[in-house]
Amino acid sequence: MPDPILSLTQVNKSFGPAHVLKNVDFHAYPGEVMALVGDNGAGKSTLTKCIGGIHPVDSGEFRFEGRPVRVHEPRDASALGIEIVYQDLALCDNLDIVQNMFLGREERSGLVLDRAAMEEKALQTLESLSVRTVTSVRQRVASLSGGQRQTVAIARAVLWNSKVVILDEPTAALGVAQTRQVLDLVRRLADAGLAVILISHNMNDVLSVADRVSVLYLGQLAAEVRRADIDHTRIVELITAGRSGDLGLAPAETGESLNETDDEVPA
Ligand SMILES: Nc1ncnc2c1ncn2[C@@H]1O[C@H](COP(=O)(O)OP(=O)(O)OP(=O)(O)O)[C@@H](O)[C@H]1O
Repeated sequence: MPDPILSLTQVNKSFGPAHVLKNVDFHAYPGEVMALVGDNGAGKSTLTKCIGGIHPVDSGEFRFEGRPVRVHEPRDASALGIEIVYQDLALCDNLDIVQNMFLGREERSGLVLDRAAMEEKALQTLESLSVRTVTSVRQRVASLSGGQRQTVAIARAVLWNSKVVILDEPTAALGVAQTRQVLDLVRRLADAGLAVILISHNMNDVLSVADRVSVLYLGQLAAEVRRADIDHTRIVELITAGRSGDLGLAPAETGESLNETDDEVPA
């Protein structure tokens, strides 16, 4: 089993009085897809924003490639090779694929933009990911399908020698065929050695592409398990109840009564 490239231990994060992440442990492994699942409000976005430096954690340890690191702002995360692809993709419709992939990090030759070098790198990146769905990198993003847009956003994230890529619901707006293409791309990212963190509410996606699954329940880690050791029913139980058989939180942590017959016991 590989060592985790990213390792968060006993992480806490509050917003005012709301204790959103409670002693969460989280890992991501090179060459693997870690699915991060949980019900609405479980804390998935907050956790990934902590990893991406958007929300500094209140307490807990953050290790990268085995070393303790401080990630207090997005550029700390970028410097480590952590990239996040948000659901809205943050693409500019009026620009073409190359311009979008290099937006804010353009290559220059002297004072002039080096369009040829950027185009070459964009093509190489798409080729390295075996992307066949994008025919020309000069195409405007406005003319791309949902799957192609997702592909461009993912390619932009891996262009910068990334080591960890976080994908927030990459198939949420896609049909069946485009979902398959994006999941195949997710698999290829991991096969290329990246650690991929996939946030998803779609259990079919999770089961088809993840190597491990991490389940958050009300801001706590309910389970981190290998895909081979879990099935659809158990993931859903962990998401909805925080427990499934021998997996998950203790009854007291899920808020359940330890003795459901308490009320019936005479004083
Ligand atoms: N900036 C913030 N200020 C206050 N509360 C916040 C903030 N961000 C998130 N929260 C709260 O933290 C909790 C977890 O939210 P988060 O968005 O991380 O959940 P999630 O698992 O990503 O949910 P979803 O699947 O709906 O996106 C929610 O109760 C949310 O209201």
